[in-house]
Amino acid sequence: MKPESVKKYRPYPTLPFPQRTWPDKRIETAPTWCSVDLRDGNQALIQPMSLAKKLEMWELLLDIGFREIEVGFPSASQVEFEFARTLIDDGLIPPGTAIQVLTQAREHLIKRTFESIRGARDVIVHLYNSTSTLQRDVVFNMSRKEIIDLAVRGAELVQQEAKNYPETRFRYQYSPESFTGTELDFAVEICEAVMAVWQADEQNRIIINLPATVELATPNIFADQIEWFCAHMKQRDAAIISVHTHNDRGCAVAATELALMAGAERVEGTLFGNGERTGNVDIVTLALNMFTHGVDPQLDLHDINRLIDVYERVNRIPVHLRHPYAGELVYTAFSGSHQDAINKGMSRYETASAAFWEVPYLPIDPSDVGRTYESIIRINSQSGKGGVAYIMDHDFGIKMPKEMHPEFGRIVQEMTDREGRELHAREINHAFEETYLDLHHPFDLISFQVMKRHSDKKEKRSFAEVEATLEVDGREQSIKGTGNGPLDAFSNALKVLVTGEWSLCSYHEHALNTGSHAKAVAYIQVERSDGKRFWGAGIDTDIIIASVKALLSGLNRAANGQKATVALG
Ligand SMILES: CC(=O)SCCNC(=O)CCNC(=O)[C@H](O)C(C)(C)COP(=O)(O)OP(=O)(O)OC[C@H]1O[C@@H](n2cnc3c(N)ncnc32)[C@H](O)[C@@H]1OP(=O)(O)O
Ligand SMILES: CC(C)C(=O)C(=O)O
Repeated sequence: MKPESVKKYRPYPTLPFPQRTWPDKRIETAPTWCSVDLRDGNQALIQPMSLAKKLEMWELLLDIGFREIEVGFPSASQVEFEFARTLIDDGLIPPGTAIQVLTQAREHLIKRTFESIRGARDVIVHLYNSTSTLQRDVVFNMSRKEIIDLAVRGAELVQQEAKNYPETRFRYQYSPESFTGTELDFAVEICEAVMAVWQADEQNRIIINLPATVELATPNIFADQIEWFCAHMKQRDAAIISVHTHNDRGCAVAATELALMAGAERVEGTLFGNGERTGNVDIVTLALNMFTHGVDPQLDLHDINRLIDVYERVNRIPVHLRHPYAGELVYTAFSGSHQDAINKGMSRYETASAAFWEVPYLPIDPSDVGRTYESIIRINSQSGKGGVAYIMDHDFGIKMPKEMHPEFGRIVQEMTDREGRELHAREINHAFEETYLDLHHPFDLISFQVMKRHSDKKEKRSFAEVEATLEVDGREQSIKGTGNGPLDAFSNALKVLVTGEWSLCSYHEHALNTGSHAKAVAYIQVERSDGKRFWGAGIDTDIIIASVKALLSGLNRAANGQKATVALG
């Protein structure tokens, strides 16, 4: 911005209201939701929705569970009019769902609006006019009284028209548009005047929709305005207080949450916050914020990918990669310390059958919105061993022992540095196979057999004799050995072939339940005479052979592709 231009702006007035109670309140139940995707969302699109697109969005909104849906501004255009007619004529409005239609307080628009809804069961007629100080002056050039007269006249016309449609159950909604730029006492006065025309009472509650048409102040001020308004109305019980926030300062979700704490009972908004300028409040975020505090939002968002798909196609606007709960990257961690904590948190959550979701860096279980765990951890140069271990475990069932993580983590880190890009899970698995499983030099196992095996529990003794054929440095050789188990026997037999000193430091195994045949994986760490340690791994349907392969893998790595006698000696 131009620094000197700051003088063009002034602070938003504060609202002295020490009686406010909202800061101590919590959101404990879902509000009534009203989707305005088909109206406020649609009117802000570069290319407004066609009839077909409106119908696609309509179906999605119904599936999500909206029971109040603003279907458009039917007097504004032919598509808007036809859409309302199609919903009614084709019987597409399920019982229990109300369509809402928006109109200005102008006679011809009101009449046309009513024509659009003839035959509907349940309709909310939404009348608005701007009440802000600025628009009274600039747009209407009218006094407060004249603006009230305009609203009252509109309300009367709505009421008269409704009489011509006895088959319909009507509810009425009034919005003092640009409420956040309106003096509060005037907002109360004009809403009460409209409520009086519509004979509001506890049985006939009027929806008073207080819009932050433009978000002008911090969310606490909006909450104060809502509580002030509720406290100063004469007939609070005759109104349903609704809010309709926009996101000009980026705080629409916060403002709406505080407004709910301040007494609002109904929320108008859109999926992912489409709408005029910076958008309307994002209902998906609001609902999932509630959900992650244990409050049922009464909307079904279990398949967030479908929402994104329809939203992007119909609106031709992409959902941002970092959009709360929905963005492609929000269930993904690239950085090492985050991956490590997620990996540990997920393992704990899965094994401890915890009552509450608690995984570091993940405020929601991705599977609750239809996301899979696979994409949680992604690997680039910022990643660490924990993330690599997570991928190997969750994508391929390889649960490397913790002591093995640094070694394989370093191997992957070298790859990411070399490639300078994100690595796919399959590339990491390929690196694991190349590093540990596909090593055939200097030792390549041709056959292995356990000849004898005996164990005596009483004397706590066991014995095994094995025979194996290996290709060593290109030459086939047979070996025999004995030991206290098959692996020990094989390890002893191998000593004939390997002249250098080496020892076996660590052994782990587990079942590998991927693919159609159950397999086992074994991990073995060997130490060379110079003190260097190397992990090996082997996979086989037979756990003994898996361990034999793991030992050879470790020795092949220790030999570093050179002659066994040279490298290990
Ligand atoms: C905050 C919101 O999102 S409100 C919803 C806004 N949505 C839309 O505007 C989308 C649909 N709108 C349209 O298609 C058109 O604007 C229409 C059909 C509604 C009206 O079209 P037109 O009459 O041709 O033009 P336009 O909108 O410029 O009319 C402005 C006139 O309406 C008056 N007006 C504006 N809002 C209202 C209102 N709520 N009630 C009564 N009069 C109003 C203005 O003062 C102005 O009067 P003037 O001609 O005496 O100066
Ligand atoms: C019609 C009103 C509710 C509106 O869309 C707004 O103020 O943003």
